[in-house]
Amino acid sequence: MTRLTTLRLTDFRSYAALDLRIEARIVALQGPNGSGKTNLLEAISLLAPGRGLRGAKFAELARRAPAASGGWAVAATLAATLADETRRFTLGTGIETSGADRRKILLDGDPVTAAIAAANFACVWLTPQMDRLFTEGASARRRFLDRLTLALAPGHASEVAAFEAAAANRNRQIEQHTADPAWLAVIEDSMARHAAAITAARLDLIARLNKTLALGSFAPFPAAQMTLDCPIATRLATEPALAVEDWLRRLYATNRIEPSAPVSPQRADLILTDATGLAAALASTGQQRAMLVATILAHATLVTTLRGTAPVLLLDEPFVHLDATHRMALGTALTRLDAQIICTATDRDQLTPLGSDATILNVTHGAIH
Ligand SMILES: Nc1ncnc2c1ncn2[C@@H]1O[C@H](COP(=O)(O)OP(=O)(O)OP(=O)(O)O)[C@@H](O)[C@H]1O
Repeated sequence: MTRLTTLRLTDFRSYAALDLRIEARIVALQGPNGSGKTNLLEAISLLAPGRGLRGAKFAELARRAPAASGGWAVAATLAATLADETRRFTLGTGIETSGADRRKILLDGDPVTAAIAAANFACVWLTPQMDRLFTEGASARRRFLDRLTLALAPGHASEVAAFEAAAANRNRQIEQHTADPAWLAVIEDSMARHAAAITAARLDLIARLNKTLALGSFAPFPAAQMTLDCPIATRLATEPALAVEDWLRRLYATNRIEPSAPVSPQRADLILTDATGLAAALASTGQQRAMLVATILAHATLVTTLRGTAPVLLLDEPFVHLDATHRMALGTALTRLDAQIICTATDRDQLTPLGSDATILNVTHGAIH
């Protein structure tokens, strides 16, 4: 299991300075609305590649206060136990000035790539905003899928970033009419390779996760199933990856009028259904939440089996929208899971399903007791 043991925040959202020791496997942050519970989960989510649990711009994360520096920092010590051996390390991230929109991730004090950061720390989250995951645009669903994929394939974030950079470069050149066909072909080759790799990693995660979900180990949470709606995925089901890359290269080369790529992994959509085939988009809020809970519980089990350590689960008000049966079942599942769980609740009685297994920390504006 990989777990955080300390967390230090500097000028991060509502926290001027926080130095928190985390002893427990299950930590519940309890406090009133606006006290800073989600801010803390967000800080932890930024130790992994990406824009974190709210998808915020990095400059927005800096504490807004007259004496604040304009930058922010999150630093953690972690302990990863694999086969009875524990490795301790530090991860840190932040920006120094308010104008910066790039951040570094430091592993034991040294800058590392997104892939190395992801190989050392993975987290998955469930937030109240995700109750709209299946009624809003596909990009949030892709981000959810990519977060799950990243826990299995640490290079996935770099593949997505490389595809997006190449696609943006191609768009720019086509829009400005400055494109040299040979140079465009080089960019399109890169796009084709990254598009196939991104889709293959997503499909691999989905296939493995569907098998784990089908076991129904987390009943009454449904044995949900995932599908990737994407023409690249359809091709990969019947053709080797190299043939799919060739198809994409040809497609991109013959569609240089419209700037945006005609077939892109960044247009794919994730479809989630329950065991009866009911699509999450048509299910009630509670049913959708139950499908997502089933998904992340199965995912934690799968990643533990394959990588030896589960992602840290960041659960913002996880018991809301669930009926009593599902609340108790979630509490039981979390107490049995081989993963660190950091969750939030506005009221102590919401934490009853966790029994005595959770350490409750009280959050008041910018401080934790
Ligand atoms: N950049 C910032 N600088 C200073 N304060 C901020 C910043 N961003 C957010 N806040 C403050 O943080 C608080 C919100 O914290 P957070 O979202 O963590 O609350 P919460 O405890 O999760 O609340 P709820 O129970 O309502 O979800 C708000 O009071 C907001 O004004």
